[in-house]
Amino acid sequence: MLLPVLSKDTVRMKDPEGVQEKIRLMHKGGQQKLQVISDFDMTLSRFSFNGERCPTCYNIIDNSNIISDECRKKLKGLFNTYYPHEMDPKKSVEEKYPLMVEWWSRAHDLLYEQRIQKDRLAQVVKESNAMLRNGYDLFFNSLYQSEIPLFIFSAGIGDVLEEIIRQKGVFHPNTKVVSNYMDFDDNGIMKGFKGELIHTYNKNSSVLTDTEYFKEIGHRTNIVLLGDTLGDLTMADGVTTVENIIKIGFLNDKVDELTEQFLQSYDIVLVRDETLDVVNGLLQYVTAKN
Ligand SMILES: Nc1ccn([C@@H]2O[C@H](COP(=O)(O)O)[C@@H](O)[C@H]2O)c(=O)n1
Repeated sequence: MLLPVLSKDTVRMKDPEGVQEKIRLMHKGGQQKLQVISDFDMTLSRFSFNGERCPTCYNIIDNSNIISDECRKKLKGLFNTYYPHEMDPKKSVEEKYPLMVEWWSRAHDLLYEQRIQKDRLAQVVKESNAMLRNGYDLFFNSLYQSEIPLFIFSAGIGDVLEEIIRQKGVFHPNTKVVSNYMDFDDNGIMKGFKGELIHTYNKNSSVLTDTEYFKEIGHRTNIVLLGDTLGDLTMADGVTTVENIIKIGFLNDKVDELTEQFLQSYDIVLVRDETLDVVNGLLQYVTAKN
């Protein structure tokens, strides 16, 4: 085994030899050819801690005092209605897609009515239970030190996720985020969301407006992709040339029902693993000098 960390009991692979070969080729390419593309909620952030679910970017706002109790109740109602559809192993992406548009649009309309103040977001994040996966500091810091670009493609809220990463002291210049960003008026009051809505199942080139980014790093043809849903599998669509791609999927919820689909789609599946150990082990091996 090239990577001892792949023996961890949370690791599942459909084709371990194929994965070893991809790792070998990526190691050969080294850090110059590598880029990382990652989802945020429940991938870089934790799914649970001490048996309790950790919040998504949206939940951080839902749980905060910058929205009214009535709005909170409605947003939680939306979560309870639509999250089971998002994760439903029996529904196709085509069936889920319109439901996700409905969920995000209804949540955005509710948030818009709350006249959220930009300058209160930092405090909301500070008071939240947001947690990054164990090993996040090594992940962000070593990518930065090795000058490897990190592209975070999130259907969460960009302002919130940036604030989480910033407050942890690991938001470095090698990180580019594409997400739903709040739009504020001249008085710092939220007046909607910018650009095209990003939800779980349209994380592909259809919502990537800044195509320059992938052109500029076009020589980085080896990709490590990190996700937690089947919707995250298309996040590398914008990459011009792909030589090798290793897809790592965090399987947090509905483990029994989703294991087979995850194994068919992700090279490495991490079952209820709240750490970035495997990702860090892989990155360290790939970037180690030949
Ligand atoms: N109103 C909403 C809408 C979505 N969510 C969850 O946020 C996750 C955001 O997506 P990532 O791309 O960062 O994984 C998504 O999976 C939804 O479950 C929410 O909590 N509230």
